[in-house]
Amino acid sequence: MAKREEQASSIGAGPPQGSRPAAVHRAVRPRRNRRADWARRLVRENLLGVDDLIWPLFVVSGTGVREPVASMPGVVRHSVDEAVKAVQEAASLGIPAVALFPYTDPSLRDETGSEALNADNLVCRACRAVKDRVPEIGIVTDVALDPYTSHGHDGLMENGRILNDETVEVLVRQALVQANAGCDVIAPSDMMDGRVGAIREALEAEGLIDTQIMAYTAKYASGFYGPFRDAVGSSATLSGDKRTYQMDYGNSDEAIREAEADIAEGADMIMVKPGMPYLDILHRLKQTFGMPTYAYQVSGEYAMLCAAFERGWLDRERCVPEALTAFKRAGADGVLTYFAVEVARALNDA
Ligand SMILES: NCc1[nH]cc(CCC(=O)O)c1CC(=O)O
Ligand SMILES: [Mg+2]
Repeated sequence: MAKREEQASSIGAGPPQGSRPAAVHRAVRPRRNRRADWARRLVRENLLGVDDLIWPLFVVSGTGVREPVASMPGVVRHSVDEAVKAVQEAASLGIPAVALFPYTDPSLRDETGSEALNADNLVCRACRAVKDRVPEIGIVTDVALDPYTSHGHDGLMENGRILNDETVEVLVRQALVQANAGCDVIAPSDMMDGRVGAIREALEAEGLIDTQIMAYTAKYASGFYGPFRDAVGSSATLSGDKRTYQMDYGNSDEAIREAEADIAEGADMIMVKPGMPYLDILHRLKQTFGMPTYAYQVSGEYAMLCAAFERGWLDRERCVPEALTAFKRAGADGVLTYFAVEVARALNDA
């Protein structure tokens, strides 16, 4: 390039070309590929598609209920009948899967989260209804006790400690209850050690060999879950924080070790959560393991974007796809996002 410029300048004064500096010959002009829309499309490396979306959906008891979640504008808790309608729309837009989260009535919450094992609990009723009416869509359900415990923690508590192995036994039973209700993908979000292996073992023993496990592999103790805890009613109950089981946000190598364990224990897919503040973790896990890898753009990320949209500080149509494409670029095979339906509509219209 230096040589070319030298040559160019030795040519000397040519005919004047307007205000254009005449003698600059650049071999490398990255802007050539950005010049036109067709060219940008042709060289684009990562593309967000409807197939990348998993839609998290909140379920509540009753019928005909669509109850707004204050800290998540546009998100509602659906009664099972309304959830079925919403999932029908998601399926018609081409969204491959939904993740169902129950808001459990406070009267059903107890010290051990026993409602989690009720084969007729809200999330199981939702699974059966959705499977029955919208069989073509995949159903993901969370395995963890926090929607069911009076203390709001994901596991059994004794003297302020979250018990690991005792909790795993309960999670295994919870997973079987959900798989028998028609859930396709069990998603343990509890971060107990050894739960993926124990759940896999039990599924195999029960002949549920096709049930997939999407492990919340690198789930960080995060402030970004606040609005979700409002949505499922666990922020009112949660005592303390989850730092003795969810990961410390200063750590990255630890995510590799977590992923190694989950994959060895039988996870079919792994997940990083939250999303945008952890793109580096997502990238490392995808590069290292080459597993189907997902990002969860969590409630706090949704809330913060929506707050800026509401104030007119950010443009929704531009920022939502940009934020979601970042996950693809970092290596995600898909994203759990509360924006799934609006993005799918936009992608279908494009
Ligand atoms: N184990 C429960 C669970 N499953 C998914 C989320 C968060 C999702 C979100 O913030 O959107 C949480 C909250 C938590 O661990 O406290
Ligand atoms: Mg683990």
